[in-house]
Amino acid sequence: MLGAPKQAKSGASMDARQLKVEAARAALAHVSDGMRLGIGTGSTADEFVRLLAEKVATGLTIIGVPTSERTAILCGELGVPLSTLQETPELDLTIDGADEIDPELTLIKGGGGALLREKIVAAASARMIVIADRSKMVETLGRFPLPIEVNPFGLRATEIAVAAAAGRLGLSGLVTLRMTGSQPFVTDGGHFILDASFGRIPDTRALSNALHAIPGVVEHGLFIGLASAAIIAGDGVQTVHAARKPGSSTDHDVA
Ligand SMILES: O=C(CO)[C@H](O)[C@H](O)COP(=O)(O)O
Repeated sequence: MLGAPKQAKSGASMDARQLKVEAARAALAHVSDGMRLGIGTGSTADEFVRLLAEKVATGLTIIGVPTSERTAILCGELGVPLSTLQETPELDLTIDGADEIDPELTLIKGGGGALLREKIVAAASARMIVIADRSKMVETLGRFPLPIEVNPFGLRATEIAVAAAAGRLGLSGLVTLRMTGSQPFVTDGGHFILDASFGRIPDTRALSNALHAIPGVVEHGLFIGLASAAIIAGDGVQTVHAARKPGSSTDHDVA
């Protein structure tokens, strides 16, 4: 169940980048002095970093933990103070983008290839706020191919196991190795990514559990039970809250 969306601003049509900026700006209102902040990856998260840097320059004191090398570089360039998750293992809030968001705030992430660190950082945070433009909202996840981070060792065996696990759940579709030019894309953790075009995923938890059971799968891009709110920019900015019972499980729990 969802909390009632709040209409915070009536909107004229804004271009795609402007929508990302609007969502990022609204998220900044949740950041306060002294916070330990997880900082996401992607073009929407980049807009958040730019706005955050302006606040830092005028006196906001936060410490950020970046979810990727890319985000760490941008933060470094703009003067956002950083720590590591090793030094700062408990975070107050993570702000990150997403590729898809369903009404329960289950997400597909990993379009930018940072899903493993993004999930580790989100799981270490008391709250996660997702920022996105309205094109990311879907009734059922799966229009966007699901990124699955895998160990390069035994890649073909893992691809076969992923397809078989999906098939047992009635899912099928192309599973392709993400490439950068002629070479496999390599994540910050030194892994590869499979993009799985399964289409509509009616039972995200079942798929999550099935993928976690495959030894070559390092992590997948389904974020279940991690986002506490989504700030969605479209015709205005809406905040959607996840109504979740305390202690309810995330995708790291076994069903
Ligand atoms: O999960 C991600 C990176 O791994 C991004 O948050 C996701 O791909 C959305 O990116 P963008 O804001 O550029 O649309």
